[in-house]
Amino acid sequence: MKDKLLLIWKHLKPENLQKMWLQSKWIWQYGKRYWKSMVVYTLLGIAGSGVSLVSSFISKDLIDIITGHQTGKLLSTFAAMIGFSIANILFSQASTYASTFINLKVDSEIKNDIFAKMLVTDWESLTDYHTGDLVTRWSSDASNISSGILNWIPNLVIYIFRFISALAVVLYYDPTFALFALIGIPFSAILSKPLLRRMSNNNAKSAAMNAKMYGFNQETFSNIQTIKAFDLIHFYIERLKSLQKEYIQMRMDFQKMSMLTSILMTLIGFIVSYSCYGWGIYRVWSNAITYGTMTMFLSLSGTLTSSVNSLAGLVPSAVSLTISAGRLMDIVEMPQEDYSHDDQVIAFEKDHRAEGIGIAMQDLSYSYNTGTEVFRNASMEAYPHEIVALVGPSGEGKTTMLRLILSLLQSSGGSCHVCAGDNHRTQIEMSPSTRKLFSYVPQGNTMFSGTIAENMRNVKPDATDEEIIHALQLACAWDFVEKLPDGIQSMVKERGGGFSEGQAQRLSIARALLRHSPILLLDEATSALDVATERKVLKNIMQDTYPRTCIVTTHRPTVLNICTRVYAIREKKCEVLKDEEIEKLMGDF
Ligand SMILES: Nc1ncnc2c1ncn2[C@@H]1O[C@H](COP(=O)(O)OP(=O)(O)OP(=O)(O)O)[C@@H](O)[C@H]1O
Repeated sequence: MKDKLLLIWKHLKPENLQKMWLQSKWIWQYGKRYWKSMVVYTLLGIAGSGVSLVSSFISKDLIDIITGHQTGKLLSTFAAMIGFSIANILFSQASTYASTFINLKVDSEIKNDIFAKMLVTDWESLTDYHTGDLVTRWSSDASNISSGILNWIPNLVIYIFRFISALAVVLYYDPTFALFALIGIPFSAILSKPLLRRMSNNNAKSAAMNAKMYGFNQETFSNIQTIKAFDLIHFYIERLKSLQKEYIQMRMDFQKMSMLTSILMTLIGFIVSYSCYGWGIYRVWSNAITYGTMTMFLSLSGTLTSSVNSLAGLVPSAVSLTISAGRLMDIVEMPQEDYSHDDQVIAFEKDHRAEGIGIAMQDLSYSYNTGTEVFRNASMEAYPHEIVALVGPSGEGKTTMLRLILSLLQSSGGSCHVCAGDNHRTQIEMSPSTRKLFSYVPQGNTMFSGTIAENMRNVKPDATDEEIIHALQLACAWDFVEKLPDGIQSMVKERGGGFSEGQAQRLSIARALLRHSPILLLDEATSALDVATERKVLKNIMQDTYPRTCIVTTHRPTVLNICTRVYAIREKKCEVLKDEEIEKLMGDF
């Protein structure tokens, strides 16, 4: 006996149960907000079940009146039956309408909530996941949770109500009949166990597979140019085929199991209904019940069987829900960014905007989660009206420094501040809240689809056409925009399509300038420009009356002599380059 108990305990795996318990609690945190919707949904379902139960009674009376077993008014009973049948239809449609509305509303709310949580999740932790995986978790898993929250508990109540009410009526008229009607339960219970296990595996596999497919499609469509250039079309078509094959195999494996279960369930259903039918005929033949009662029994036996099957179906759906909850918890329970200093930063910007704001990084150290150490006791500073360059060989840490300045990454030692005032002594520690002081032009194309003006107004919705044109002029983009037939209303395709790399870079810089942030970060943002234009853009930026602090990372030393200070990243530190070193770099280029 002890061995058996141990075996069961091992099979249940306490850590799995504990995980499911935590996931259920997490779902409930969401679910309890929607208790009113759940009550409405439950009441509609119970009312529907009540109406169909009364319909069974009326139908019994009608048959008994026709067969002469009962006296009563045929027409009024017939009218009542029609009335209840119509009520049945109306209840079921009202319930479907209400549940569709509630479902859509709750689905949107939960998705909004999870979307917002994902966006404030620590950036480095989030980059461990493929974007395809993130989108699948956000769309499919969140939908699963929202429909589960709305349906699971109400359905549990509705099915139990349906089962108990039908059982009560059958027990009242004929307890033996109840025995026949419930004969299938133990068989269903035995069958549901392997199905449950399979279902749980299948859910996890299917979610992972969907994420893989989504990621593949997304990457393919956003890299069509590279695929064509490397003549990889055939290779990619084959890769899709192999993914689809894997997907079909997985679905068919599950389908086989479903088919087998469905055949067995149907056979059990046959046994139950024929047993009920036989017993009903026997009872009518022995004059124990009327034809009407027999018809009612048969209809109620269907209700009992379907309620039991539906109740059994709630178990796999609970498993699927907890799996989705687990996948979302992986994301939303990662460290979240702290925006608690927003008000302080807004006040700081208001006080110091006119004189300008700089940055001071002292003795900072940083290693990525992967263990790559990029900085050890590195220091750098940049102040208003300065243009500060960060140079260094590829992979030395220029972008990492900008990520640290933006608090996308947190340094493990040292201090990072934005500063203003006399001798830069008024300081605020850098945090996600200080990001609002920056405009960042990252590497690569960052334009969105839409008109040039729309792209510009993304960062400053109330910008006038004149302001947009001024920003374009500073970024040396007005020269080509002015020549376009539609000017600033010209369309930009996804990721800057329709413009050259250098033009798209200038549009991105113009957008950043339009925002009028105190600090501008340009990460190789002028790399596609010719040297003369690159110098002109940077000079324009600094000659602008706005007291901007500008930090640029660059591989090209051609602009270094217009920079206030040049830092070279060497041996995990930032070293200020002397004029001779800058001259030498420019000479060697
Ligand atoms: N998300 C990341 N996770 C782990 N390591 C990273 C990550 N991003 C960069 N690194 C590593 O950190 C180091 C610095 O990278 P970084 O991108 O800052 O260099 P960079 O100087 O900007 O290079 P480039 O000039 O080529 O843009 C490199 O060794 C790189 O492999």
